[in-house]
Amino acid sequence: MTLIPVLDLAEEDKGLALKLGAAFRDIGFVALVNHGVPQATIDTLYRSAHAFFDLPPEVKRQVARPRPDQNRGYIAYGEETLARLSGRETPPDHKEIFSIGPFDVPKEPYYQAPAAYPSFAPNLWPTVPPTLQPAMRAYWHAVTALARRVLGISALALGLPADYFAPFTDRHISMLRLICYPPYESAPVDGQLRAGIHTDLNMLTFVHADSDMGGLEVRTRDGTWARPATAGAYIVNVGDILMRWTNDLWVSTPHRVANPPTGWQQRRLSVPFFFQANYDTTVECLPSCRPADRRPKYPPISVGAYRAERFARTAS
Ligand SMILES: O=C(O)CCC(=O)C(=O)O
Ligand SMILES: [Fe+2]
Repeated sequence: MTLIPVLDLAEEDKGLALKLGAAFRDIGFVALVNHGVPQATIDTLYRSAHAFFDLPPEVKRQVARPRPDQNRGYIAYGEETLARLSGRETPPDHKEIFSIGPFDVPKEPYYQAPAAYPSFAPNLWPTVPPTLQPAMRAYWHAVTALARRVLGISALALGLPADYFAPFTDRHISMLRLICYPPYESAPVDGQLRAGIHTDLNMLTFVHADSDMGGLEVRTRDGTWARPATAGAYIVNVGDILMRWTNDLWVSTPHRVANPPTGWQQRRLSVPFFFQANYDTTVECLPSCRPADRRPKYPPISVGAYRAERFARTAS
C-alpha cells in the first residue's frame, strides 16, 4: 500500500481532483510527477545552492536574516527549532537555510502599508555565487505556475470553480527556502533531528529534495512514519491555513526530517516553496465545507493576523 498517493499531472485536472481531494482528506500529502517544472531550472538551483552553502560562515552571514520575524536571508545552524511551533522544546534542527519572499513588487501602498509587514520585507541577495539570484527567481516563477495549477485542482476537489482561489492569491506572500542538512560531525544529541516534528503554517507546500537519505517523514493517522520518495517528484502538503479554510476537512499533517544513518557523509538539499495566500485574505470556512447543522469550527481571520498570532506564540 502506498501511503502517499502519487499523482500524474499529465492527466486531466477533473480526474486528478478526485484523487487529490481523497489524499488531502486522508493524509494531507501527495507526490506529483510530470509536474512541469523544467529539470534544468531545478538543477541550476541545486548547483547554486551547493555553491552558497559551501561558502565560509562569515561570508554567508553577510546576508544574515535581519530580524527574527523576517524570513529573509541566511539563517545559520542553531537558529531554528521547528518543534517549537507546536510547543515542544528540542535541540535545534540540524540545518542551515537561505530564504526569500516575493520580489519585484510594485511600489504601491498595498505592499508598503504596516499590515504588509513582514510579508514584503526586502530580500537579501548574496553576490556569491552570482548564479544564485537568477536561479531562485527562475525557480520561483516555475514553482508558482505549478502551485497555481494545483490550486485549481484543489478548488475542483472542494466542489468550487477552478479559479476560486485566484483573487485570494494574486498577491501571494509565499516563501522559497533553500535548506542544507549537513552531515553530522558527531552523533546527534538526544532529541535532535534534521528538522523537528511540525506542521506548516501556510496554505500548500511544494517540496523538492535531492536525496531521501535522512529525508522527509510523514506521520500517518495510526502514528507510524511514512517516507515519501521525493526523488524527482514534488511532495505537496496541506498547511494549517488551508486546513482551517476547509474546516478541518483537509489535514495539515505533522512531518519531520529524519537523521541519516550513522556515518552518512552527504548533505541533503531541499527547496521547499511555502505557498501562502494574500496577507489580507479572510480565511473563513469555504462554502462547500460548511457543516449543515453546525457552525464552522473557527471564526474568520486574515492570513496576516493568523501569522502574527502563531509567530507570537512561538517566538518567546
Ligand atoms: O526538507 C524537507 O524535506 C521538508 C522540510 C520541511 O518540512 C519544512 O521546512 O517545513
Ligand atoms: Fe514542513
